[in-house]
Amino acid sequence: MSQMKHIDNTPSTPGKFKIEKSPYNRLRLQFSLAKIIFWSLVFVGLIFVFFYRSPSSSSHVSSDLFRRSLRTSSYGGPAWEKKIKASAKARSSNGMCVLVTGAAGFVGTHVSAALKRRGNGVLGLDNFNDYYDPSLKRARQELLERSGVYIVEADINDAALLKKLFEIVAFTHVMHLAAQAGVRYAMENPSSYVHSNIAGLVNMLEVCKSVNPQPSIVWASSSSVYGLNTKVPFSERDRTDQPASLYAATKKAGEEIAHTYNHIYGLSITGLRFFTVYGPWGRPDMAYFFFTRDILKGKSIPIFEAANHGTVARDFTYIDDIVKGCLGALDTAKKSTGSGGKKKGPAQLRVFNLGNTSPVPVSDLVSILEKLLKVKAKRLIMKLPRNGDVQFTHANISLAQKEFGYKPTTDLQTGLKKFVRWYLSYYGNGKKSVQ
Ligand SMILES: O=C(O)[C@H]1O[C@H](OP(=O)(O)OP(=O)(O)OC[C@H]2O[C@@H](n3ccc(=O)[nH]c3=O)[C@H](O)[C@@H]2O)[C@H](O)[C@@H](O)[C@H]1O
Repeated sequence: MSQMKHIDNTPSTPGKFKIEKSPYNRLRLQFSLAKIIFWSLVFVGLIFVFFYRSPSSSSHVSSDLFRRSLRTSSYGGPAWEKKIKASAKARSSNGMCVLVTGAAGFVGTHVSAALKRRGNGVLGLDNFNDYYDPSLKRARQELLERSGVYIVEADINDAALLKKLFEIVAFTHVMHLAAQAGVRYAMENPSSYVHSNIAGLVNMLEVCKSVNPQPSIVWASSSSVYGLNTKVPFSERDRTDQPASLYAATKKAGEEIAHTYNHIYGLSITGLRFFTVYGPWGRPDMAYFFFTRDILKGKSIPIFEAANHGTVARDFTYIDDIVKGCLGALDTAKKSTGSGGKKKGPAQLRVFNLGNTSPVPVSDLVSILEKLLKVKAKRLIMKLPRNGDVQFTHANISLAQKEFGYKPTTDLQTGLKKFVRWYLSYYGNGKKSVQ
C-alpha cells in the first residue's frame, strides 16, 4: 500500500509535472488523464503497425482481396456480354457451342481455331498464368481474336464467373484443356497441380452439373497416367495405378473424379490421353521446343538415357492430329442426362488414347532438329532423372479409331519441319528472346 502511494506521488516526467499548491485529488486526476492518453496512443500505434505495416497475412489478404475485386470488376457489363455472345454464336447448323478452357494454351488455341473455322460457337477461358512466357499466350490470343474467338481472362476455380458464363450462353459442350502441365515441374511447385488439375476440375464439374441443360464434357488427361506400366503399346484397358509423377497422379485423379460426376450427376464425360503433343505455337517448357532454342544458341542440351544406355522414347504426336481427335471426341459425345444437379439416367463415360503409334528415341528427335536447323547440337547425355519421367510411351489408338475414325497422319520429321518453320518466323533465327 505504501509502495503504491509512493508511485502515485512520483511525477512521470520529473520537472514537468510539478507538485504545487494544488489539492491532492486534482493532481491524481491530471496524472490519470496523462496515463489514459499515453496508453491510447500506444494502442492506436499498435493497430497501425498491425494493419498497415505487418508483412504477414492481414495486409496480404487485404491486398489480395483488393486485387481480386479489381479483377472481377472488369467482368460484366453489356459490352462484355456482347463480346461473349458474339464469340459463342454458332454459324453452322449443328449448333454446337463450346466453352474452351485453357484457350490461350497450345492445344486450346488450335482446337478453338478449328472449331471456329467449321462454324461452331466458341468462347475461350484462360488465366494467362506465367508458368511459361505469357507473351506467347498473348500472341495466341491475338490470333484467336482475329478469327472471332474471345477469351475471358479468369481462373477455372472462379465458380461465380463460370456460372455467369453459363447464364449468358447455353454451352452444349465444354472442352476442358486448362491444366498445370509439365511432368518435371511438379516437384518444384506441387500445389499448382492440385490447384488446377484437381480443385479446378472439380469446380468446373460442379458448375457443369448444376446448369440446365448440362453440357457434354471432353477434357485433357495424359499418357503419363500409364506411369510404370510396361505392357506396350499402352491400351486404355491397361493398369494406370502406378503414376511416376504428381502430374500423372493428378491426371489419374481427374479420371476418377470424372467417373464420380458421371455416376452421380449424369454428366457425359470423355477423357483424352494426349501423347507428347508438339507443333507450331507449342509449349516452351517441352523438350523439342527448348532443344530448338538451345541448339540455335549453341548451348548444350541434356538428353536422357535409361539404365544400361537404355533408349528413352516418346510417341510424339503432331498437333493437327490431336485437334482432329478432339473434334472427333466432341462430335461423338452424347448428351448429359442430368438436370438441375440431378441424374436422370446413365450417361456416357469414355477415355481414349490420342497418340501417334510410333515412338521415336529422343536422340533421333535431336538428329531431326539438327538437320532442320542446320546446326550441330552439343549433346550432353544424362541419366534419366528420377523426377517423373518414364522411359517410353507408345499408344494403342484402336479405340479412338473405332469410335471416331482417329488416324494420325503426321510423322515426326514432317511435324518438326512445320514447327521449325513456325519457330524461325516467330522468334527469328534465335535472335528474339525466348523465355
Ligand atoms: O504425354 C503426356 O502426357 C505429357 O507429354 C509431355 O511430357 P513429356 O513426354 O515428358 O515431354 P517433354 O518434357 O517434352 O519430354 C520429351 C522427352 O524428352 C526427354 N527429355 C526432356 C527434357 C530434357 O532436358 N532432356 C530429355 O531428354 C524426356 O525424358 C522425354 O522422353 C508434356 O510435357 C506433359 O505435359 C504431358 O502432356
